[in-house]
Amino acid sequence: MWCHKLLHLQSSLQKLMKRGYIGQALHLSNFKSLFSLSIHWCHTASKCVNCTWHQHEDHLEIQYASIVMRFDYVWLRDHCRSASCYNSKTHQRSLDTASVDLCIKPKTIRLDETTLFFTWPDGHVTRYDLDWLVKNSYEGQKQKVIQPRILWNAKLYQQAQVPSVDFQNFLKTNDELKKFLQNFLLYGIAFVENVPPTREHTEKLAERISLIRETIYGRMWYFTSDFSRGDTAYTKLALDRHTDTTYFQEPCGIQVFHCLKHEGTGGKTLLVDGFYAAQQVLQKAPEEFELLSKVPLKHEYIENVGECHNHMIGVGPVLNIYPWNKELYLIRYNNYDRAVINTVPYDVVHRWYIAHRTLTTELRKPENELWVKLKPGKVLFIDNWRVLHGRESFTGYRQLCGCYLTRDDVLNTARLLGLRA
Ligand SMILES: C[N+](C)(C)CCCC[C@H](N)C(=O)O
Ligand SMILES: O=C(O)CCC(=O)C(=O)O
Ligand SMILES: [Fe+2]
Repeated sequence: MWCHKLLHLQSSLQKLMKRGYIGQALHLSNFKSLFSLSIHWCHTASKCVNCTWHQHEDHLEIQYASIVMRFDYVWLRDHCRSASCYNSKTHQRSLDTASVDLCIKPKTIRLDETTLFFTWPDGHVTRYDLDWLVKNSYEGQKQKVIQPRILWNAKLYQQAQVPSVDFQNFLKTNDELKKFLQNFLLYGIAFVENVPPTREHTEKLAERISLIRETIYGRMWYFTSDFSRGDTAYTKLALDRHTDTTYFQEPCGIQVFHCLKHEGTGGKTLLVDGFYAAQQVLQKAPEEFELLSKVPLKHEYIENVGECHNHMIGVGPVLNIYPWNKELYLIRYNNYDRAVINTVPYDVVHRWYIAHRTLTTELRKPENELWVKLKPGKVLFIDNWRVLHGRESFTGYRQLCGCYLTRDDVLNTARLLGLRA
């Protein structure tokens, strides 16, 4: 029994040393105190109706309801919600984290109903409600998605019969704005109808949701096939599916399109749910999904036309996922603007091309393509972090206006309306 404990203690110490928590010069006296504490802790386990905890050398293990959570001791001290450590009005930390001993451990732990009380060596008391811990633990977060979504192909989207919202209602009522944002968050696209076909009304509409993100293309842009800028968008050519501004370190979050005029043929808009396609890749070839989420790529925009001189570079993988729950949050896909690949060796490059081909095959499946003809009055919002857009070639005079929105501010509006975002 003792022998077993000692071995356990030794390996824990080694772990701590490896992680740099214990300095190289570990004096015998320190060792002794750590030794005695650890032995004591291994025997400390308290029980209540449905909560058990166990003090390990380097973390606290709590079992509550059906979840096992592990907390670092510094974390437990750092997140103290007491009045001297945390301002509950501003939700800001007052505690100076750097003043916390990295080897800190609670002197005592006590449970009262559903509140855990920690007394620290200096006498300070921290209390946590068990449900707060569940909600805020890594183990709790790992099982949750940040953004619930409905992934779609053309048929699924059409069957969902997502209603468009009306411009006047949208401006007047928060309910309508909320309905719009809910659909936008779920599907990554949304339409507003009966918008007067002017740049001013489009701007007003955009400002109801968010701050407009000004870029090298201006605040509100207004474009025809006049070659005024050094990009194929300003031609009559077809454009394959892509996301915009992949060459920004943070690609624009939302794109707004309003076709103000089109006298001619063609010019339909193509929409493809990039997350649906990525999901297919994950199911069919998980290692390819992983590669697409790991290999960093550069995208670049070089422009020297008239007065416009720009050179933009953005770096990031095609698929961006949250590491703790593997949730996809951003797809960066633009074969036109992808720059030279020089961030990985040749063998990885080849595997990347295979993975890129698998994704492209999914993105190009006709059943995944949603085609819409934009008409004056009908404004389209696209989640540029999720849904790819493209267009058919066209003839005649076609005038499009629109803007980009700041993603943070769209999500801000959504959260203020009570939506999960
Ligand atoms: C929308 N607007 C016409 C302003 C810009 C077009 C940018 C096109 C660029 N190739 C990209 O994908 O980022
Ligand atoms: O002309 C269109 O419909 C869209 C062109 C495009 O991809 C863009 O402006 O980002
Ligand atoms: Fe585009």
